[in-house]
Amino acid sequence: MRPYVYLMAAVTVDGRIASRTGYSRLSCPHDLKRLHAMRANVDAVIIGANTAIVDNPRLTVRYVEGRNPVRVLIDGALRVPTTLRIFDNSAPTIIYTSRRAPLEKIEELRGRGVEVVIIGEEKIDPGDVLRDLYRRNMKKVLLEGGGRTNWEFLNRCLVDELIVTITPYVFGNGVSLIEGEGYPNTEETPFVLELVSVKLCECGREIVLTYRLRCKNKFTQNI
Ligand SMILES: NC(=O)C1=CN([C@@H]2O[C@H](COP(=O)(O)OP(=O)(O)OC[C@H]3O[C@@H](n4cnc5c(N)ncnc54)[C@H](OP(=O)(O)O)[C@@H]3O)[C@@H](O)[C@H]2O)C=CC1
Ligand SMILES: Nc1nc(O)c(N)c(N[C@@H]2O[C@H](COP(=O)(O)O)[C@@H](O)[C@H]2O)n1
Repeated sequence: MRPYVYLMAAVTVDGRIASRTGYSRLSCPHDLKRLHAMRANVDAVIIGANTAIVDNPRLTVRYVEGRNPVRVLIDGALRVPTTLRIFDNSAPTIIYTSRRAPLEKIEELRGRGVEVVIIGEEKIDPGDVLRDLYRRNMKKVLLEGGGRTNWEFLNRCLVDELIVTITPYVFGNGVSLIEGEGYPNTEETPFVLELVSVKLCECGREIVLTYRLRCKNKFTQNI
C-alpha cells in the first residue's frame, strides 16, 4: 500500500520549473495560497536534493490556516548542507538516503532531531519511500519537485494527480517539469493523463490544469 500522490508545480509557457540559474519564483500570491492549502491537506511534502539546495525552502503552511506537513527529502548521497531551513525543527523532517551517505553527516542530522532513513544501496526506489510513509500512517502526500524527482515518481506510475499552473513567462532553457530519460512517443508512456479541470487563476494571468493519472495496465505497479 502507498499514499495518494499529488504533484504540484508552476511552469513557464515552455514547460520550465526553473531557469538555467535556478530561478523558480513563478506563482502569483493566489497560486501560492493554493500550494499552501494543498500542503495543509496532505500528511507530507516530498522534494529532491537539488530543490533543497537551490531553493532552501521551508515547506511549511504560511499563506492559509492549517497544520504543517512532514517534510520529506530524497537525497541519495546526502549532499544537502545541514544548515537548510528544512532542518529548523518548525515541522518534522525525514530524509531518505542510501549507503552513499557520509556517516558523520547522518549522525549530525540525527543529533538535531532529523529522522534519517537509509533505504537503498545506491539508488532510492520512490516506491520504497512511499511504502515507508504509508507505514507511518501518511495517506496523502504532495510531490513538490524538482524535475528529476518528478520523473522518478511519474515514470514508475507513482503519481495520482498532477496540478500544473502555467505562468506567463518563457525561460528558453533550464529545468523542465519532468527531467528524465524521456519517452520516444506518446504510446510508450506508462500512464495516461485524464484532464479533470482547467481554471483561470484569480489573478487572470495563470491557468491551473488538473489531470488524473491512470497507469496503463502493463505498467501497473504492484505496490
Ligand atoms: N516552479 C516550481 O514549481 C518548482 C521548481 N523547482 C526547481 O527545480 C529545480 C531542481 O530540480 P532538479 O534539478 O531536477 O532536481 P531535484 O530537486 O528533483 O533533485 C534531484 C536530485 O535528488 C536526488 N534524488 C531524487 N530522487 C532520487 C531517487 N529516487 N534516488 C536517489 N536520489 C534521488 C538525486 O540526488 P543525487 O544525484 O545526488 O543522487 C537527484 O539528482 C530547482 O531549481 C528548483 O527551484 C522545484 C520545485 C517546484
Ligand atoms: N507551486 C509552486 N509554485 C512556484 O512558483 C514555486 N516556486 C514552487 N516551488 C516550491 O515551493 C518551495 C518553496 O517553499 P517555501 O516558500 O520556502 O515554503 C520550493 O522549494 C518548491 O518546492 N511551487
